[in-house]
Amino acid sequence: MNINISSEIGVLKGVIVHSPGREVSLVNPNIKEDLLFDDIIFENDARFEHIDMLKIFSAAMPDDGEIFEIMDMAEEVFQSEDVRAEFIEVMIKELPFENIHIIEKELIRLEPKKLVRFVAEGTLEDQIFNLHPAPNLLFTRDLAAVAGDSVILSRAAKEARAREFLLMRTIVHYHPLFDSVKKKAITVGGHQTIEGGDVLVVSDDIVLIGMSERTSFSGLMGVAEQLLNHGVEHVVAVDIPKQRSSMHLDTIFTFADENECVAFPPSIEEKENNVVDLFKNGEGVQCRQCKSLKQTLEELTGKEFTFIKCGGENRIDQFREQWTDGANLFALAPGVVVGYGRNTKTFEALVSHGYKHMNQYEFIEEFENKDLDPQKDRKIAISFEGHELCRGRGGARCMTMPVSRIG
Ligand SMILES: NC(=O)NCCC[C@H](N)C(=O)O
Repeated sequence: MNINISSEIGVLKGVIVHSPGREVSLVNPNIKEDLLFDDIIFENDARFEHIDMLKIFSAAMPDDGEIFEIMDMAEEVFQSEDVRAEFIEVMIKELPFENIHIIEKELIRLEPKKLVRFVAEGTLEDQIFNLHPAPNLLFTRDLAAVAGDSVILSRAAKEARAREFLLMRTIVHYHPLFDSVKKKAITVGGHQTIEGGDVLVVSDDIVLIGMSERTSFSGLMGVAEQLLNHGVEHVVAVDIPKQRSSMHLDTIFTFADENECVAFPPSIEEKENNVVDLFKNGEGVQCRQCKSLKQTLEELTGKEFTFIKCGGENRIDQFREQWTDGANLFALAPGVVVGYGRNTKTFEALVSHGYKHMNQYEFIEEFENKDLDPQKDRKIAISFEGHELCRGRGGARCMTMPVSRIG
């Protein structure tokens, strides 16, 4: 598969996901906040909801499209004893507060599948030694981001997610899927952080990066410089509130079509001077202060943009639906988006902008045995049920890490 993402909305061809497993059942209510969950979630229903979401993807994706499960990819790379040993060494070194060295010998002896389960669940059979589970593995989006034919390796801002990020790093380094891009992977170091939910690819030339609770200023600048050296012309830095409810740019802003986005008004349209355009000037990087995200996108692309309101016109609905990931839509093709059905006002807003609302069953029935035609089948907003998933504080975009899109 050709690793390439040239837009947020091109026809989806390859995507990495993780259907929630036992790790979510290991979240103890006393530490749920530390694990970045707002509630405990019921594993069985969460898994069914996730699998239902994947059925929508399969119906929409071309015949040669592929959905990759991150646990399977990890198991594949862990077939190599050297890779397993390196991963264990990296965990010990990079997560000193976890004291993993105590069980180094046991970890080395684990077969690949069990090592993957250790990463997700944090426990070893017959051992008292316990790490916290990694329930956020579900949100594969944040672990890395493909922009053009570059892959950005995230660096977690929160300890609770550090193990997942190391797993993705190993997958990118050793899984054949990433063979063409691994050598020029973009990384950050030291105390810099960047998470994939803050990276939105507008085109081959333009990438948006949120400066958020999770992506630091220096992480953003470090990645921007490398992207600009890899052929991107503009990195647009978007300063967003540093808070739990909108921890990444994609919790308040996503693309539905080439020039149509869903935005949470209080943090996007109603903000001014929160955007900086970064571009190359000779060997250095120059920056230009911009008035708003809409104006910047219009200037850089030469197209007019429509921002559809997450939650519609009513203030309370805007806040409620942003909290339940109304703005976190995931595009399967230009103008074909998927999101949680509970965000009814956001779906109404999409309908008022010409989208046809289909629920998951209607969409699957129509497209299961028929190819989605990106020229004809446009402006479809698909809803699915995600009442359990939503408690993890992420939506459809957060649960997907696309690696290949057509266009
Ligand atoms: N891109 C995203 O916004 N991802 C959602 C991450 C939710 C997860 N519970 C976290 O706080 O990291």
